[in-house]
Amino acid sequence: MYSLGGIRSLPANWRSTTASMTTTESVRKVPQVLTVAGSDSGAGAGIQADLKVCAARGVYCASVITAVTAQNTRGVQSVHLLPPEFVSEQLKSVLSDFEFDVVKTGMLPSTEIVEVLLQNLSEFPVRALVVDPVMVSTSGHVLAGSSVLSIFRERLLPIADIITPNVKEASALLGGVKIETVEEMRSAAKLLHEMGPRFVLVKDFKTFVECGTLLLAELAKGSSMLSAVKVAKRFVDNALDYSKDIVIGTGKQGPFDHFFSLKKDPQSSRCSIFNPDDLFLYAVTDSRMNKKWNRSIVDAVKAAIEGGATIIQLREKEAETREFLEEAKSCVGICRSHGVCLLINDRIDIALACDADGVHVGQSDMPVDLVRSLLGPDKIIGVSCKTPEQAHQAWKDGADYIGSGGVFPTNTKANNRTIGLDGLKTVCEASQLPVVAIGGIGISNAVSVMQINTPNLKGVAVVSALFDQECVLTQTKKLHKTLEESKKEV
Ligand SMILES: Cc1ncc(COP(=O)(O)OP(=O)(O)O)c(N)n1
Ligand SMILES: Cc1nc(C(=O)O)sc1CCOP(=O)(O)O
Ligand SMILES: [Mg+2]
Repeated sequence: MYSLGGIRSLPANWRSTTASMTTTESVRKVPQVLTVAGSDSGAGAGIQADLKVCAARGVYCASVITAVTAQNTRGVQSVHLLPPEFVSEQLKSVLSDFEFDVVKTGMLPSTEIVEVLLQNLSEFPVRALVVDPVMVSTSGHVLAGSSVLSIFRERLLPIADIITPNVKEASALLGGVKIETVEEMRSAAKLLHEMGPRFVLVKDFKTFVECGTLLLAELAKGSSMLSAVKVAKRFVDNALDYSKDIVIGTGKQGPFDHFFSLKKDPQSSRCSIFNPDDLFLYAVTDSRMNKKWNRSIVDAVKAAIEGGATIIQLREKEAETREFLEEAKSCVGICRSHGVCLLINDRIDIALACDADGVHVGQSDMPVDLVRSLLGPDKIIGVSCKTPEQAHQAWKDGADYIGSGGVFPTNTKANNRTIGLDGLKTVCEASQLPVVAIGGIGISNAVSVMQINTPNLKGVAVVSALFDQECVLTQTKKLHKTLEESKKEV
């Protein structure tokens, strides 16, 4: 949950001053961040988590330690505060040397430590400040007492670009107000926003652990605040999902695996990076429609993402290979910066050449097992299925999801057999893979599709209802809203 506004944009020509180059070679741009936080001996939170997340997201992370905790998966056993003078020495050391894109604060356990932080930030102004007002550990241990509340409210929050309190911390900052419902979280965010930070993200305990760290890494790479929040949420969801079966420690607070995306899924020897919920609003582009409305593929993709599309497929049946490749590369960049997956229809060569996140193939395209061997374990593969048998084969061949339709008659694909809502339901019930419905779906009938209400049906894939339209942004927003409302009804 966040309030709206814009983060200071970083200068386009910034570069690391630490890399000293004596030749005319170009200097490689490495996003750099600083975390000012406590050490967690269990390595699930604090400095250790920040270092791991930044490494996983390709960002250089320096660290200033404010406190050392004896902590494991069962809880926090003891806390040792570092002398404020020594925290100050660490801050001066790194702030005088590096050019940080973003500084994030975590555990600031005493007023004196907050004072030295503020003093150093005034001497070495930073480009963006993320404040995670850590006060209570996930296990419930108090990490910063109420003595820090007034300096947080009066001096730290007003200079933050974003603050990311959990519900307990938000409540403490607001003098103990009750925050239990989403509506109460929204009101709390608004009240905290009035204290001066440019954005407020109030986290619940389940879905937004580690969010502040992740924002740090994405903002350092130049993402907008909203994109950074979306990427953070996707990363956390995937990491939690990956970590649910692994055992670390004996307590309830098993740390999640920050390096999940580098690991193999033992079930399938593939990386488990695909999130089936991404199929919710699947925008499939069409070259004829883009031409008709005189827009580029890139503009079509940008508008769809802005409108709320959760995954994109480039289905450009008539595009010239070279031109298509260049456009696909641009689209990959746009999609990555928004944390949205991009798939290519039919063209495995284009998908490989532009490093897309995956492909969608049909029953008469290249067989899925061969596609898998060409693309490797990490890429997403979708396959069109009209029957339970095809769905079963898709699963055996290593696909990640199936597209099932045509649910309704369509003009977009010639001679396409319509399977209807009953056919869709039959495929969904038989499928071992998540399903996205396709064919003739738009704002007027999307609810009837989602109402078949089988757990495997994750969303709708749409071409003409988004792209054979004057304004892709408006239509995508409308469809997104319709789908969100249908979720509540189901
Ligand atoms: C999400 C999704 N589902 C089905 C299709 C159709 O793929 P295919 O059967 O290969 O037909 P073409 O799109 O290639 O004409 C799809 N593209 N996307
Ligand atoms: C590309 C495609 N595949 C289908 C299938 O049934 O597998 S139907 C279809 C066209 C979907 O376009 P629209 O949203 O404009 O109806
Ligand atoms: Mg195809």
